[in-house]
Amino acid sequence: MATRVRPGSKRCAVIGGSGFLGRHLVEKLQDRGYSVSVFDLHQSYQLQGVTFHTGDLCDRQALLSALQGVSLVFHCASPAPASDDRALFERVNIRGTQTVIAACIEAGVQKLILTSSASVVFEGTDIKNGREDLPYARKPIDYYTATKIQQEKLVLEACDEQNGFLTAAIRPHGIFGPRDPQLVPILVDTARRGKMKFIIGDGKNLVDFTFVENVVHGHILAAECLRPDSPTCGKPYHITNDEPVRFWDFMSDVLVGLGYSAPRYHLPYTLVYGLALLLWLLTLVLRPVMSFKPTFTPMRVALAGTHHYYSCERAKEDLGYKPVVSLKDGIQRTVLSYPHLRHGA
Ligand SMILES: NC(=O)C1=CN([C@@H]2O[C@H](COP(=O)(O)OP(=O)(O)OC[C@H]3O[C@@H](n4cnc5c(N)ncnc54)[C@H](O)[C@@H]3O)[C@@H](O)[C@H]2O)C=CC1
Ligand SMILES: CC(C)CCC[C@@H](C)[C@H]1CC[C@H]2C3=C(CC[C@]12C)[C@@]1(C)CCC(=O)C[C@@H]1CC3
Repeated sequence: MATRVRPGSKRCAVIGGSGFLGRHLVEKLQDRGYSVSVFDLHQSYQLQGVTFHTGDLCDRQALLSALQGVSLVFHCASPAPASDDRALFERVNIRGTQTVIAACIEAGVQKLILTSSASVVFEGTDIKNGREDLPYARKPIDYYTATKIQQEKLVLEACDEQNGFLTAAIRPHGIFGPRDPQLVPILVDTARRGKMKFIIGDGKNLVDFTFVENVVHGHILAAECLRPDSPTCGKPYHITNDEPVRFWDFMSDVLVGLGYSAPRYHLPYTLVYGLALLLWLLTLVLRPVMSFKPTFTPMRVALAGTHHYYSCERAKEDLGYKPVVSLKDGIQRTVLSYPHLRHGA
């Protein structure tokens, strides 16, 4: 039964609030005077004033009790792309998101902001300054991305101005920053195993990497600009650092900052992509008898060897978005936050 939540209430919930982005979002929301609840599979930290609800977002009853009195929901939960588990992605990102939408409507939530991904339009070939009107990828690079596409469509189509349920989606790309469990740890692990010596392709491909605080800033602006009749209703927004950088320069800056050598030797893109594809097919065939996770998956090779950077014009125009931390400062703050990943540590 929908309990009408007071308009203008600053009670919000972050689904996936124990994760990397979610926790940064929770901290910033609290700084800005919101009263915050977290809903996640587990509680990974404690923060005074923040209420934690542990549960699976596919469980409508568990969600409903966490959403009582909440007017604004951020949905930034997803299985990690590296889990490579099709059934899990479909259960959580598609059916779970349907459950989130239904629970929000039932609980009287007024606004839902989804963390989508800029990769929903990426098919493994160059994208230069891509805008939000690019079509969704017909051949997404992996199951994770295929389900992020379905998830974004569900949330944007649920926007219903007449009944007072407003939605929007943020599409970040290559999020990095303190506590990131993915980009820097995978990079360092690859370097420690002596595999970060090679540049895939000519090394000139431009990519967006986005400091986590800029992603958080984009989410909060979208939530605050989302009102009936605003252009934000039912729209996706690219949020990046707005400073496309050579993929391999970014990797080198992080590696060198942590005391490792930068990659130097070039390998042809098609050769590495072909090998990664073969290896991936081999993992599928061998899955019943043994399991191993290759470092150079076709998805990572495609991301490392093509141009893919996105325009933030729509976010600038509709939300007044401007990155709050530059790429240079973001890299410096990130490197300093990982003393345990330094070379020799
Ligand atoms: N990290 C990146 O570079 C990018 C991430 N994204 C999106 O941003 C969002 C956040 O990603 P990260 O913070 O990097 O991931 P993360 O893995 O650090 O956080 C995800 C959180 O979701 C929770 N979760 C997963 N399944 C759940 C379930 N069934 N019920 C409740 N909670 C569940 C996890 O426990 C975790 O705390 C995700 O939606 C991801 O698709 C989009 C673009 C780039
Ligand atoms: C081994 C090296 C060739 C690459 C190491 C770095 C990669 C782990 C990361 C470089 C680009 C990142 C990225 C994502 C995950 C981590 C990287 C592959 C995402 C797939 C995360 C989820 C998304 O929605 C899109 C991201 C694109 C960039």
